[in-house]
Amino acid sequence: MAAEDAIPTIDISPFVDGSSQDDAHQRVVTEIDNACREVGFFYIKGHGVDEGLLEEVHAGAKAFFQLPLHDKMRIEMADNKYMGRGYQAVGENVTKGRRDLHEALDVWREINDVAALRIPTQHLRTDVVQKMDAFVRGKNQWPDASFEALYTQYIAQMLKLGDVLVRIMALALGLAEDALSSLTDKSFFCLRVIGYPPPEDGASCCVREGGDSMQNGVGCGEHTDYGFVTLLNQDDTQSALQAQTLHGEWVDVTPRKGTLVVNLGDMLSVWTGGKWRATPHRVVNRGGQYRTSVVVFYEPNFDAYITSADGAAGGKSEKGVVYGEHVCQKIATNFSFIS
Ligand SMILES: O=C(O)CCC(=O)C(=O)O
Ligand SMILES: [Fe+2]
Repeated sequence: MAAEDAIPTIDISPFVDGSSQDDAHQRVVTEIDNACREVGFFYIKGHGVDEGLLEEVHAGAKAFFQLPLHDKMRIEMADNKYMGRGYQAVGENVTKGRRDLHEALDVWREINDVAALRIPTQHLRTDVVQKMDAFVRGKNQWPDASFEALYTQYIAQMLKLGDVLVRIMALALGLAEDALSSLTDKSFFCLRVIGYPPPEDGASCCVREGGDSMQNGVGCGEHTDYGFVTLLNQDDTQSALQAQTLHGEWVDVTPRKGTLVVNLGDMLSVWTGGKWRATPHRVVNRGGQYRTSVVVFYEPNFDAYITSADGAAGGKSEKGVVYGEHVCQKIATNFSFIS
């Protein structure tokens, strides 16, 4: 099925320019509710982010990934002090035990006062947060000051947009507009700048059963995202990102110029009692060119306890989870250098 049929494009400008009428707001709320229920993926336009900035971050990504490996390794994350933050070489990211054919630069919110976190320890199931202490306390590693300035500006725009989206989502669930705000006001966001080399056998690559993902040309294995809302800015490479529909079909999430792709993570599924989908997706770069994507994950606060919100739960109720624990558990399985 073509993406045009499966994945809607939603114009959210009534919530961005603040000048529109109630019926325009209601249209957006209804469209978001349908998309979150049915596919868990949608494109947004009218988001207010400058198209030049959307392109500039790709230029910055391509320039960084083109550097010699030893330059990129100066900020490698496989250094315990920088656990989870910095540069990760091709094959170091692992999804479900398989190495992915991508390289990345990861930046997370820096928690300057770890002691001030109010982790609801009565809800912790493991001691994984303690094990990931270096990650929680970590500082980011940037290639240089101009890169940091550009992406810091980009993150600020994405956090604003994330806040707009969770407001629309709260309304879509029949709750007060700010129902999610206390869970996201210190969002433990992550910026992932990702580079996908084309697989060596180019267009003929496919997802095969068994074997190693790198040989199979899988840029990023099937997974769901961890948090609330993923804001994904793709370059123009065709045929790469794929999402799984409710019926189990894989559909291409074809790049649409000027739009951002939005998909939902595990925590929104928990928060809505499973009513909304954290949609499985994967990347198989069949575009024949080096692909970049720039992703900002708009996540709950590190110490947020996520459980089905009153009035939001529709389907089965799921157990609550402390977001920091969930993300630490996931991170611990994603990196080949964390044992
Ligand atoms: O690069 C993409 O299009 C998707 C990346 C992704 O799914 C992720 O980083 O979680
Ligand atoms: Fe993802």
